[in-house]
Amino acid sequence: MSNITTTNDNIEISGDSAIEFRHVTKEYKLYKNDKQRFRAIFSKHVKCKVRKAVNDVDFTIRKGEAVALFGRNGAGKSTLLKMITGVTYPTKGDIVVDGRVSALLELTAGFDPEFTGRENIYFRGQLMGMKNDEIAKLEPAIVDFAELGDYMDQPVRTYSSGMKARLGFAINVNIEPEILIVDEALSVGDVSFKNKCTEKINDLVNNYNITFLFVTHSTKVAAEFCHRGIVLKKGAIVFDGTIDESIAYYKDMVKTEDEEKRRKKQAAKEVRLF
Ligand SMILES: Nc1ncnc2c1ncn2[C@@H]1O[C@H](COP(=O)(O)OP(=O)(O)OP(=O)(O)O)[C@@H](O)[C@H]1O
Repeated sequence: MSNITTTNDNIEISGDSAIEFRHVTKEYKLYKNDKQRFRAIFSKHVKCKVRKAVNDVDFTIRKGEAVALFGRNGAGKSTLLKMITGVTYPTKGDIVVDGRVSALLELTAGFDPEFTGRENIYFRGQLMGMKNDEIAKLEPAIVDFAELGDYMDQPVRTYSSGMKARLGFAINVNIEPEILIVDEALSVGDVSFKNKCTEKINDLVNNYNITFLFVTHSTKVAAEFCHRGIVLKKGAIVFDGTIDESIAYYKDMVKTEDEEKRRKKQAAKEVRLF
């Protein structure tokens, strides 16, 4: 078990769980300026606003589940994923992760722009704790999947965003992950590459029992991979159920919020007129 992000080292994870969140809260401090931020390093008494990006979130994802995270901009989806991968830490609560995590959070994350695509395969693999001979065994499959041709031996800084997505995807899906985390990256790339990624992820989920966690604004894409959906609103879970139920809930939530916003705008306009 890899206890990636937890504020309590004694916490236990049940055998069939891949990810457990127990009352997890993540707060960000918003300072007025850099001077205030700097002073806060030395003093606890510097006042600032606090934003709860994730608020008392509690859930379990079992091994082999494919789960979509829905929520509007700023709902806390990326923060939640970053805590699973250990990029950021919870302010309160516990997170336990059991399995090798492969995460595609930002297209450029984990690449050195000066290294070639091939060198970056090794760079990423090493960052994930793999040995060079292990990476060498996977290299042909990664190169084949990425379909970058001669660009595989060119520096990544010369890649388009779609090419970076291909390389990132090729690495992440071919390094035999136990938990695969993808944040929106599927929205980049052409249709045939997207189809290839869809097939590969479905293969990993259906035949290799990996756990898949997916963040997207596209309910259609989510429905292609996931059987469960969790809806976040202002950092809190407001719905957790089957993919169809969660999509219906999310769409309804968005519609209601948009109508409310329109109504308020209209009311403000009318007040100004009279
Ligand atoms: N490093 C940070 N410092 C301060 N606030 C942050 C930081 N990172 C995120 N936030 C805030 O936390 C909240 C949640 O952000 P997050 O990026 O997790 O949302 P999201 O659901 O992934 O949004 P999107 O769909 O736009 O990517 C937002 O209000 C955001 O402004």
